[in-house]
Amino acid sequence: MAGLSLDVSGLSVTGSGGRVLLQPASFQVRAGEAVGILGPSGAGKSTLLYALAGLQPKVTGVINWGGQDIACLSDAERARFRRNHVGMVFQDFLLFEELTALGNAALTTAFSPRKDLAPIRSRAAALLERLGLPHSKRNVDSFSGGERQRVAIARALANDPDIILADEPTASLDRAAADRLIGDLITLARSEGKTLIAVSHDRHLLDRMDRSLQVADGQLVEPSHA
Ligand SMILES: Nc1ncnc2c1ncn2[C@@H]1O[C@H](COP(=O)(O)OP(=O)(O)OP(=O)(O)O)[C@@H](O)[C@H]1O
Repeated sequence: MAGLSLDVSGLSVTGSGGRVLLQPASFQVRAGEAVGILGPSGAGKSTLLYALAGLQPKVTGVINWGGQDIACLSDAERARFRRNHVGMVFQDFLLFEELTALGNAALTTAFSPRKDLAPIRSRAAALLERLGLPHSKRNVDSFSGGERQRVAIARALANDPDIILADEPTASLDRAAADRLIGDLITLARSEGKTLIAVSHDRHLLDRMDRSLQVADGQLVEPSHA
């Protein structure tokens, strides 16, 4: 699947106790564009990313992905949207330790209502191979940080999503592993025309994106062009 465009208008997010986590923000992302989100710690970057995934409970405004405003969907409809269109790469991987790389990368098959799950499994296996992870019966609990992160990327892409949302994908990696990961992620996203939005502090990653959005103190500030 190719990427989806994004049109965000007046998006704000409230947290527990009514605290405003994100002031009304408006911006657009073209289908297939690679956009970074940067800003100081605690600024609201992950809050924004999770809102774009439909994972923030208290949002107002419009989050229009390819013509569909997910902010006004029910929880079940949003979950279906995510299943069909979004691949998430979480900061702390969220892998299942007792599963192999393939078990994790093809995890979506465990939740998919689709009857024909073989294509997802074979795409997951092909992605792992492309990402240089040897076919292994080892569980991921013995994998290095870089290997775990590559499994997380294969999992995010296994269902052939239109959109990849990544939260600090290089945070726990050393420079060499981070650079390899950045290359893998961006090459995969670009070669398949997917829309990629990644929160990061990593200048090397942000420099490879088409442009970046900056968040400061719960506000989207003037976008900076990379
Ligand atoms: N549900 C919530 N209720 C109240 N406050 C929250 C909630 N979720 C996050 N916060 C607070 O909102 C602020 C922004 O959090 P967020 O995780 O978006 O920051 P960030 O820019 O991604 O930071 P970092 O770079 O450190 O990961 C933080 O002060 C955080 O503690």
